Amino acid sequence: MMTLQTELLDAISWAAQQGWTPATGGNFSARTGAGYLVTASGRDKTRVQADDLLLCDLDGKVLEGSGKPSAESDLHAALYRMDSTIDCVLHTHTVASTVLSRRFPEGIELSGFEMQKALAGNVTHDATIRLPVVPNSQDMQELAEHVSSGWPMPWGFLVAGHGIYAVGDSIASCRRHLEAIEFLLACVLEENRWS
Ligand SMILES: CSCCC(=O)C(=O)COP(=O)(O)O
Ligand SMILES: [Zn+2]
Repeated sequence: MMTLQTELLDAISWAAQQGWTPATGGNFSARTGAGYLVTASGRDKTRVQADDLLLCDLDGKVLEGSGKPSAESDLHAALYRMDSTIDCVLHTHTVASTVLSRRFPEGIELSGFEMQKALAGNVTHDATIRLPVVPNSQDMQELAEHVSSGWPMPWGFLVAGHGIYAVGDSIASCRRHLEAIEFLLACVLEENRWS
């Protein structure tokens, strides 16, 4: 059986192999009994190993591991504090999420896509749902306030000009949300090229 650490490392390698973590972009975490495991800052996500993960408490304080936690670790901490059902947070930098979050700062409407059913709580393509977009900030407290004012966001959100934050109640469901969001955004980006 996979440990939480192995499962998180596997999810990071998978995301990196998709090309979703260019130039060390992206950060990744999973809740543990003591707090959460999170990637260290500035690491090449195509080569992560066990010592690239730090254990933090829910205030973002490092309990175990060396190096600095992700620059966005305090946002991960805020998400775990905000919603006890979140057990995993996966953040990527992709072209579709970066471009569309700048183009549609009020949120991205999705309608008629079968893939919407991969997002928890959706059972049909025949519905209009919205992926929230929050303004970017280098201040994680400010970013967390933007997110909390729009909560609940059951699959995650985009940060404008920055990327995707997917959430889930397990690493597997978070991976599914991340992959579905990225697929849906790629479709919207393609449609916008034709209109
Ligand atoms: C190199 S992209 C800018 C920082 C960022 O947005 C990111 O996701 C990676 O930061 P970290 O400190 O987690 O490596
Ligand atoms: Zn980032």
